[in-house]
Amino acid sequence: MSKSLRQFSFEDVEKHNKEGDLWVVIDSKVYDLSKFADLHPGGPNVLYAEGVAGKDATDTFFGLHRHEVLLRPQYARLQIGVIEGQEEAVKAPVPGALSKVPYAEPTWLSTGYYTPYYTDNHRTFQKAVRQFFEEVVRPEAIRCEENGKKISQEVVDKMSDLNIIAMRLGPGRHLKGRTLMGGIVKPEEFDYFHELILNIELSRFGTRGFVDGMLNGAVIALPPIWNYGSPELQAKIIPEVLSGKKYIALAITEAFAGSDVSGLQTTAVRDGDYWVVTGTKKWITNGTFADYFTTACKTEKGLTVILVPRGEGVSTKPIKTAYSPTAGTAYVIFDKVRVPVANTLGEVGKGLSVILSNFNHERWMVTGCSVGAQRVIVEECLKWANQRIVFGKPLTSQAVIRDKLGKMITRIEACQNWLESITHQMNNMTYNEMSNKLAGQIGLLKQFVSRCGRETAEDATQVFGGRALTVTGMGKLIENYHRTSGFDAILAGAEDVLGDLGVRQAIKKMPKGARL
Ligand code: HEM
Repeated sequence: MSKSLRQFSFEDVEKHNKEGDLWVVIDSKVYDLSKFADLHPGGPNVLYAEGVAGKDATDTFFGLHRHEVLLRPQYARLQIGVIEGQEEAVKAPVPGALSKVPYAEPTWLSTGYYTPYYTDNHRTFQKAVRQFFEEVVRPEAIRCEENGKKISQEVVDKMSDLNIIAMRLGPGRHLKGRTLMGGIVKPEEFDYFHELILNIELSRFGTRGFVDGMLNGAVIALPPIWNYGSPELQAKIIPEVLSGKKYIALAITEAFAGSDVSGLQTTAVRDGDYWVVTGTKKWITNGTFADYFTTACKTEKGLTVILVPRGEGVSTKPIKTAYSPTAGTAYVIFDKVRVPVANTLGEVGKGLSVILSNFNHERWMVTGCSVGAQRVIVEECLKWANQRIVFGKPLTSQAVIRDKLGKMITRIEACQNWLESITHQMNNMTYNEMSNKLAGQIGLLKQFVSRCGRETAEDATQVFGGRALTVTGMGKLIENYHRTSGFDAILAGAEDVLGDLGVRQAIKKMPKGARL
């Protein structure tokens, strides 16, 4: 390490400016690139250019690379010293730290601003969650997003040690007796703002497929079991899933029917103490690795939800989507699967209410994830527009770019503020009140957030140009977001259908005597 602390002057560096003897300065650090030049992914020639070889190439470097390049161990060791009297301006990110870039954090986390919703406990919780996600989950997210594999058991185990899977299902009796986030929040104090923090924090890595791969299946498929399953079924399935030992998926959608749930074709026919389930399901998140499927079936008496364990007659095939296979998106085939009648969730023929019972929570969860991802894009654009030099000036000197930034900021602030307002309502309402008063609002919110997300993805792509089209490099988060932001407009209910739901609910509630 003492080697890296050697002090040089610019005159010292300047002498090393040719092939075989090449030094450059980046952000006060001196790098010896003599041997690396031929291995440089951008080619050797660019490094021998005037203004680079033997010079301070800081601005040039940051116009072409993310800072993280310098932090990778194989490149960090190219540093041989520092320029005397200078200090680095770009610091390595500290896991858990808040960004100082304006609008990179929600108002409640920005220095000098106030909040009516969040307490000190939420702050402590947020800090611990971000630190854990950045230290433990981010490396896994990046690995899985690339190789398409499912989240490793090791990371799942670490998440369940902190009871993250349980907390992602929201406040409720399933948290009773659990130590949440190492004891930071008591189960009875855990509220929807804690859950919102989790949803926002887990979607900050620019790895959209992994967000769903992070056991989103449990968030949507387990509630029907604790709300409608028999005590025996609950006692077996809930601990297995919340401890991350077994995986579960919600199997409603088919190629035949999506938002029109009544058109489903998977059937369940009674045979003594068993259902015989036959049919197919499509786009089933976590389906490729799920052990259980909370499945909507047509029966003689109408729609019925049945928990189908993976076993004889159940097969799953991965579906290629625009996001990573790490989400486990599956085509599921049920071929005369025999399932005990005891696995019925709710009453036979009342499946629609079982399905609908969790929709509000799922849609609210998707908006939180979308807001988390969208805000990171705003930060990326602000940083890039500030550091990118065009025509000798920063990109921010262009009015058209400032206009795009203004619109992005407006959208993310509007999304977050409406989301927090609804979250506050959820914290103060009973389940029935929420169903009655918030279904329409959440539908409209989700439509608004996902539309904003796509507009921001488009604007960000224009700001980053060609860099937004490559999976690696400076615009990699923009590329991922642009490719996947449309998912938020479809998952948990298509955006147009949800917007319409919101309006229909409002019309239903119009006072009889309302006249101009
Ligand atoms: C410590 C010094 C450097 C290291 C470790 C390094 C490393 C890399 C890496 C890993 C890439 C692949 C793209 C990425 O991951 O972002 C890259 C691309 C590139 N580098 Fe460097 N680089 C260094 C210095 C420089 C300098 C001083 C220049 C000055 C011109 C330069 C010019 C380029 C160019 C033009 C590309 C291609 C960019 C693109 O495809 O968008 N590099 N470099």
